[in-house]
Amino acid sequence: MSNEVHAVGDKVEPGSVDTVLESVAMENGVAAKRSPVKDLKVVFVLGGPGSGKGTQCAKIVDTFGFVHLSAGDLLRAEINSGNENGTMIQNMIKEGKIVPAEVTVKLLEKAMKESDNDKFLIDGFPRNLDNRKCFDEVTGIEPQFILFFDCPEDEMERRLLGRNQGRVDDNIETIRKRFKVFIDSSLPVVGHYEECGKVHKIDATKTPSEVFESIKPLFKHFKQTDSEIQVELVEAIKNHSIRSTPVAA
Ligand SMILES: Nc1ncnc2c1ncn2[C@@H]1O[C@H](COP(=O)(O)OP(=O)(O)OP(=O)(O)O)[C@@H](O)[C@H]1O
Ligand SMILES: Nc1ccn([C@H]2C[C@H](O)[C@@H](COP(=O)(O)O)O2)c(=O)n1
Repeated sequence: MSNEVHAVGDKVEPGSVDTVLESVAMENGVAAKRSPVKDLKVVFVLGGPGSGKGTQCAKIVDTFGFVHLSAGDLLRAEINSGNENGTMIQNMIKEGKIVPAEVTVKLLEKAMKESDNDKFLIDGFPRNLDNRKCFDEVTGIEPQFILFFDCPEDEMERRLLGRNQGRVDDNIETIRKRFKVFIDSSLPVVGHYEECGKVHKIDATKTPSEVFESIKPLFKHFKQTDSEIQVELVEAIKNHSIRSTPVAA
């Protein structure tokens, strides 16, 4: 991650993560230390409900050092936090509907802003064209590519009914609504990115390990080389953020 330091007042894109960081910095009377927005690497992870997005994201995080941001998890956390939007979000999720883009984008932007990482897997987003437009307007971030998990409905239904995580939307009535929303609202987003040549379609019907094997080549490019890791360590030591501790004999 770049540690470029910007003085308050440097030119930044309006409405971007940079702007938010800048204002936080100004509130605290310090110059913001952050990467320019264009340096953030974002991969959108799409696919029907139960296609295995979360399962694969966990593997990508472990192997390639991304931060996993699940839009659904962020919305569920918002319900549990008791914030003002909680009831509205809960009702929409129960109905399998898509929460207004401004709400979800705000949560994603906050999570990216609070992270030290610069590589994000954004899972279950953009769920519709409005999500996509709002994210673009607020952050200005163009995704590296889109990982699209392709899975037939009967297999997704079987997986969701067996998930057993106590989710209010993993019941047959809501699952059917979610499938319809996926076809009507989410597939057009995949279509948009297909036109841009950014979609990697993955056969999600195989075992989790086999699916991961087919994804790996797409992420090799993001793996830090040993020399990059060394440079970061030297920088960290120089900045006194890591202290050398004598090893006990
Ligand atoms: N390749 C696979 N084969 C069989 N079962 C799988 C596979 N991948 C995931 N599962 C199981 O299917 C269920 C749904 O997986 P997961 O939560 O990863 O899907 P998801 O796409 O993130 O779903 P949602 O969009 O509803 O959050 C889980 O119980 C998971 O263990
Ligand atoms: N961009 C998003 C993502 C999710 N939601 C809502 C509606 C979904 O049915 C629910 C669960 O999401 P999942 O965990 O299955 O990805 O959360 C939304 O409104 N907008």
